[in-house]
Amino acid sequence: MEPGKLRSVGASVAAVLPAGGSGERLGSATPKQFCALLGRPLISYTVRALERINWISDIVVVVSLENIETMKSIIEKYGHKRITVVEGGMTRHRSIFNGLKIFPESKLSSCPLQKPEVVIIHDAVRPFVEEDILLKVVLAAKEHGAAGAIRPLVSTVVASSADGSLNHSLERASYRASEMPQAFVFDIIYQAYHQCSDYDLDYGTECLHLALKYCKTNAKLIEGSPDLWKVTYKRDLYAAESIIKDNLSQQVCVTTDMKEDAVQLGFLLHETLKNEVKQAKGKSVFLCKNDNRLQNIFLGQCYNFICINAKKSDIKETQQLVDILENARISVLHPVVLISVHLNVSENMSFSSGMEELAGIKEFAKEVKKKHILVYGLLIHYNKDDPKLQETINSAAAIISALIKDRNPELIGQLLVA
Ligand SMILES: Nc1ccn([C@@H]2O[C@H](COP(=O)(O)OP(=O)(O)OP(=O)(O)O)[C@@H](O)[C@H]2O)c(=O)n1
Ligand SMILES: O=P(O)(O)OC[C@@H](O)[C@@H](O)[C@@H](O)CO
Repeated sequence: MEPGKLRSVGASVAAVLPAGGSGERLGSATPKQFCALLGRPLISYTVRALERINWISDIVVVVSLENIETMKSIIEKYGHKRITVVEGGMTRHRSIFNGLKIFPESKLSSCPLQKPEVVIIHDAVRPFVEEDILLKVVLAAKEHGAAGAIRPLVSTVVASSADGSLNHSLERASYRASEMPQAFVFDIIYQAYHQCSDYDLDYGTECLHLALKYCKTNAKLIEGSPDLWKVTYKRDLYAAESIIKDNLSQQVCVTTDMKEDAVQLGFLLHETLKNEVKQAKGKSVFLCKNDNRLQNIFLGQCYNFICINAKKSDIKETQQLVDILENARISVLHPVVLISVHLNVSENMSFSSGMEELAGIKEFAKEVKKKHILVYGLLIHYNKDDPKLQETINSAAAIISALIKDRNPELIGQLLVA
């Protein structure tokens, strides 16, 4: 948090996340906000996106009565903070109104929540929301009374006649899609909902419209990023999971003990992976010794570790790294990929020798998966004088990149060979 940002908001801010829908268009028995992405409910990603912003004082999640306990267990399991759960209504507007009602009108109320000056309203099924757009809509709402994110239309809007034929089409460039987040001076949106007709409560889809219709407030429209889209159909879940996997694969840490072969291989892998990730913007690769200093160097951002074990049949280094990762608790929110690299350094050592110990990686991986750490094995024939060594390193880097990108729990404990 840049020091100036907290001051620059200059108002108390809370958020209401409508999450009381049934997700009919997605076609799943589970409401889409509770569908899992990499094993974690979609709504947890959205809550996390807001709770990590420290100038948002309270987050009200509005869910249907039958999902209140589910929501409370998600809050507990993922350690979400500053969350209040409220029962939703039959429509999105009714759910949002219920969320706003939890804030007391009087400062003297015994309710632990304080009425905010500005309230953010953000669909719980829009997980990719960044601090900059939230700050923009909040500051704009402070100035104009209301503000909302918009995006260019992808398709042209047309109106049909009663017989289903085209009546007219709109000039696409003159219109925008209304997205989320939106923000309002609390009293404006609260009054709008109080004055709202039942028809608007039951059939309306636009909060900005309520502020205009009932409080004569013209919301400021703020261009948002492409990632603000709402998960509506099944394809949106696949897209969301793919974006999360891509975000998680941005940093890679190569760890090694200080034995010569391991250090040499670690360096070659590090250089090759760095070259490979140059095409994928923003990725970075680190090389470091596998020890307790790791906790301070990388954890909290890095979810991919390559642990080089100097001995072919020894997973001691990998076990030490698992302990470090477990103590740092970084796999609570996202699965961590840990690739246990083993060197087959001597040509005269038969391939099978030491394999029985390596077979233990399967059981080890099964145990460690319970801690949300996905362990894969990679055997590398390593001879520093081999003229084809770089080819082997390239093959190893390609396998590593594929494992990191896919994060497939079905492949844990498998031993791949570069
Ligand atoms: N009675 C409702 C209906 C919707 N929502 C929430 O409003 C957001 C956006 O609505 P939408 O995408 O329409 O969700 P659903 O109504 O669940 O989807 P569908 O229309 O496909 O059933 C979602 O987070 C949804 O959970 C809500 O809080 N209360
Ligand atoms: O209409 P739905 O319930 O699918 O989703 C609500 C959306 O309309 C809404 O989030 C944006 O258009 C901004 O108001």
